[in-house]
Amino acid sequence: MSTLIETERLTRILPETVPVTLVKDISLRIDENEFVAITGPSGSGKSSLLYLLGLLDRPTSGRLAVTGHDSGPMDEKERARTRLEMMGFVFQFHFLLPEFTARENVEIPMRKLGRLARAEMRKHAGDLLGSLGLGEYLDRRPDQLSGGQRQRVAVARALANDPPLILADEPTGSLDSKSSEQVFEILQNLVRERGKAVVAVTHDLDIAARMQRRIHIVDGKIA
Ligand SMILES: Nc1ncnc2c1ncn2[C@@H]1O[C@H](COP(=O)(O)OP(=O)(O)OP(=O)(O)O)[C@@H](O)[C@H]1O
Repeated sequence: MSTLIETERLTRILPETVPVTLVKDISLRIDENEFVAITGPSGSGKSSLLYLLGLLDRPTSGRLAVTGHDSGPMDEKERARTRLEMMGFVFQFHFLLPEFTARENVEIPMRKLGRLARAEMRKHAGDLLGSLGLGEYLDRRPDQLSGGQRQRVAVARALANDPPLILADEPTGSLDSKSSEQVFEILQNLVRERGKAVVAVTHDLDIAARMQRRIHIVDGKIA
């Protein structure tokens, strides 16, 4: 089992007049094909930790390596490239581009990576959406989809470049219970059937209990 992310005493402090510690001394490892919950009280630093793991924020101190490559010396371009190749993101709110169709939204990460020809991107986006039960909705814009459908488009977008790791911040947080269960099962299947690693922030302990491992954060630290 190879390691996707390893951190050593990861710390993030905001340089305010009174400094705010978001994350303190977090050492952890995320391996391939793991299904990990990040739990903890509101304001404990779960999202801040996820942003650090996803190279969306930089630590104040400590080390974070992605597949053995230290992220410390990476410039913005390398960080962006690593994100595109290694990670897919799903947030509580879908952040789909409103003027684009479902399929076009899923094509965006592929365009950024630039590995596929246009027709291939289009086909791959359609296939991914189809595999998530959205084959009939390829040409709908986000405002023509339900909340659960939009979140599934966001999952398809996260999978667009076939990254080994999906990072999700309260992915079911804004959904009704039926859509929430559907999205949870999709994430579970990514681990079981597609060999992905999924790390999801959740305040829902029932959901966390159904994942393989739980990282519990209190006051920015692993409890
Ligand atoms: N830019 C900022 N300036 C000041 N404080 C911040 C900033 N960003 C986050 N915080 C504070 O840092 C703490 C950690 O925030 P974070 O969003 O990581 O927590 P969380 O566990 O994800 O919370 P929730 O479950 O409520 O989403 C919180 O107390 C938050 O208010």
